[in-house]
Amino acid sequence: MKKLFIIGGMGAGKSTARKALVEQGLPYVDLDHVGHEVLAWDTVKDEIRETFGDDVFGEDGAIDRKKLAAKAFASPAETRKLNRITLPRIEELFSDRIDEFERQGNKAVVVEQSVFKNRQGSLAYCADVVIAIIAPLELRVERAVASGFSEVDVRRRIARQITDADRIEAADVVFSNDSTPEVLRDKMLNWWKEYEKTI
Ligand SMILES: CC(C)(COP(=O)(O)OP(=O)(O)OC[C@H]1O[C@@H](n2cnc3c(N)ncnc32)[C@H](O)[C@@H]1O)[C@@H](O)C(=O)NCCC(=O)NCCS
Ligand SMILES: Nc1ncnc2c1ncn2[C@@H]1O[C@H](COP(=O)(O)OP(=O)(O)OP(=O)(O)O)[C@@H](O)[C@H]1O
Repeated sequence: MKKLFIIGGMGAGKSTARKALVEQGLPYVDLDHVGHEVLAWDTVKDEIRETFGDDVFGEDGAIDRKKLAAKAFASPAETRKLNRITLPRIEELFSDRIDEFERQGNKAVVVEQSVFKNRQGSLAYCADVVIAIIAPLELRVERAVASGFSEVDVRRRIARQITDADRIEAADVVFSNDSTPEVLRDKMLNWWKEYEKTI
């Protein structure tokens, strides 16, 4: 089963690109969503409480993601603390999801990874194809703000991520999302039409 990773900075258009392939019948894993799932694990909640305090929890006892983001993206050191807690668990759940898709006999799966560091990293080592979605920084900030994040929060998160130059270096395929979502969709579909013939 081919693992097609879609990487890109915040607001670049990864989800938009992923949807084009999912429309073609491919299953997918969004690692941001997997990250949300592990935040409900008791072990993760305990470590988050120890590291970031009681005030990142809501009245219902669940982690308040907005409050956690305000603390965890305040400095690179704080982000590293968050990643140390979440990434090993994300990897575990990701591995289970991939095994399940493989058992079902899928020929390919799409993996949307926002926090991509390099291809040797624990999550992306198994990628058959890495597709980078790139877009100018200000456009990305504008889109992420329009989708509901504050500008300060978006700029902090982007500052904790690798650059588009790094993504281009790591990727097999690069698509620029500086036009409309429909243009990006067409680029993805044209690529898939050709790639599908090879698998
Ligand atoms: C801090 C949390 C609670 C904020 O939740 P929230 O709902 O506000 O954001 P969401 O998870 O939807 O992420 C939105 C975007 O933020 C950026 N982002 C998220 N986590 C990180 C991180 N650790 N480093 C840099 N950018 C990040 C990405 O661009 C992502 O697409 C959450 O992002 C989290 O637990 N992050 C750590 C787990 C992780 O690394 N997830 C990504 C796996 S690839
Ligand atoms: N070409 C485009 N023109 C205008 N808006 C766009 C374009 N591409 C994506 N968007 C919008 O910008 C926002 C971010 O796009 P998308 O969710 O696909 O990016 P992402 O890389 O998955 O972001 P995140 O890192 O926040 O998960 C969405 O609201 C989306 O509808």
